[in-house]
Amino acid sequence: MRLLDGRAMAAEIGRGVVDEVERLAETDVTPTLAVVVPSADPAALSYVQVIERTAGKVGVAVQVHHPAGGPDELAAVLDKLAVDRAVHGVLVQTPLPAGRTAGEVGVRIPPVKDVDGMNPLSLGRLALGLPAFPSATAEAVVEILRRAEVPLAGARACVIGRGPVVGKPAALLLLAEDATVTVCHSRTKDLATVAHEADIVVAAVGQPKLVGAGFVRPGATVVDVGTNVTDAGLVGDVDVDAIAPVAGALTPVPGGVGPVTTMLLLRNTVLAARHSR
Ligand SMILES: Nc1nc(=O)c2c([nH]1)NC[C@@H]1CN(c3ccc(C(=O)N[C@@H](CCC(=O)O)C(=O)O)cc3)C=[N+]21
Repeated sequence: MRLLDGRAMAAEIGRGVVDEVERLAETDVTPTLAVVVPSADPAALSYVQVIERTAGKVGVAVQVHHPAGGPDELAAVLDKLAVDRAVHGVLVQTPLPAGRTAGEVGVRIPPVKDVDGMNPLSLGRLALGLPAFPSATAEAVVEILRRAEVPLAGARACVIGRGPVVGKPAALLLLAEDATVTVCHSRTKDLATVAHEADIVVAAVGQPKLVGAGFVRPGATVVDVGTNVTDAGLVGDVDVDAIAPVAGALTPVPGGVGPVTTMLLLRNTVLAARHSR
């Protein structure tokens, strides 16, 4: 089984990001990302640290906002960021406060600053093949497959998970690459059988070891998007020992989708900064 090295891919993407940041510096613009964290979720807090560390390396400025308490505070923070000319990109991390949907929150992020694709307009444009920022995670899934030269046109792709940040946009991006896409979720019958049909399995559920040997057709590529914080550290949704003898390739956790996601988020922020001029 081939391990797809997300850290190496992120480093390569990062070189292009640094070049762009230097070009913007000549016009006195520092690309700036606002990260809004409306929860104390461990995966969200770990992402904040990863973003700050990586942004520091490529020269993107980061502000972190922890809106207190209720949904009104979240809305107030977002409405300020929407009109703040010093802020080029806005990311609202899931999980959202109870009762809030990604759509309701996303409408408060202007599409030009929507570097993680949460505005319904961004997702709709993606569905129609119009230019828009996709979620960085969904973009990372396809970017990794492209860089690993996994054929996409005509390939059968099974996306497990239908959330607004990963499953849905990843399915749209794979469809745009002419894959035959099946989207599975908690109500899917015979999940393992459906996944076993696929050439590419994308796991975005949040359940350690969900994807076992029965899910993987021999030689298939498995993209593990899970970021589960456990006593054993960060683990994905894939039972690596079980699928290792069967799969053709796997993105490991850590070191797979995560680093590419972070770098694409920063690349989107730099693009947003460039377009703001
Ligand atoms: N709107 C939204 N978009 C997100 O993309 C989003 C979110 N909400 N909510 C929280 C989760 C979590 N998440 C991670 C991304 C990268 C790493 C990452 O790069 N992890 C490193 C390891 C870091 C370490 O070891 O501490 C790796 O996988 O190699 C982790 C977690 C994005 N999320």
